[in-house]
Amino acid sequence: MDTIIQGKAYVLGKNIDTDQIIPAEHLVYSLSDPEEVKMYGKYALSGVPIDQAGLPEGNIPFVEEGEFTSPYSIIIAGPNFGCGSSREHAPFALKVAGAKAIIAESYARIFYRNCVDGGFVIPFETAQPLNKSIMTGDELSLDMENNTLTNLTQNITYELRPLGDVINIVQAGGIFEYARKNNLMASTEA
Ligand SMILES: CC(C)[C@@](O)(CC(=O)O)C(=O)O
Repeated sequence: MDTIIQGKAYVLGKNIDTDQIIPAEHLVYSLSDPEEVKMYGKYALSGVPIDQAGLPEGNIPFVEEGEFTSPYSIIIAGPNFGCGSSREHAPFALKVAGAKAIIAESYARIFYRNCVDGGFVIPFETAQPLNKSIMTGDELSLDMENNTLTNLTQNITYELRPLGDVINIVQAGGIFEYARKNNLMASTEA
């Protein structure tokens, strides 16, 4: 697995709940039909009030009207990201839209585990309120090996909290892949 994640920042505030990430009205699409799966990307973060979508300016949708994927691959947020419900559709929608990682001050526990176990997006933690200094559209480089985030646009580097034990699951691509790789469950291969 590549240990460097590079891409544009998409900045959000605090308490981003699962209904802002993927509104309940969009939980109707199949999770396996490729044509319907695309709709999760189209509506990812569509529940964020537009004036808080893409800080500091706001009014920057994560996915443009008519598009199915986002130009932003690293989400920067305040505390309590993913609060509200246990829907796995939330981290799944972010993955389908093209997000690779989230860097938040803290997470709702179920959302955090859904990110890791599903192999959807990698949830990093930061002790600093990065959403007060990083701007939507800044070019970022996240180094998983050294737990650093470099804002290439502003030429600043930040320390991130190490992923800890979950890094093995993340690097395996999710809990089932991890279990298979470690002979913890019967492989589906014949
Ligand atoms: C069942 C689902 C729609 C759920 O009610 C589940 C939950 O609340 O965790 C949700 O809002 O994600």
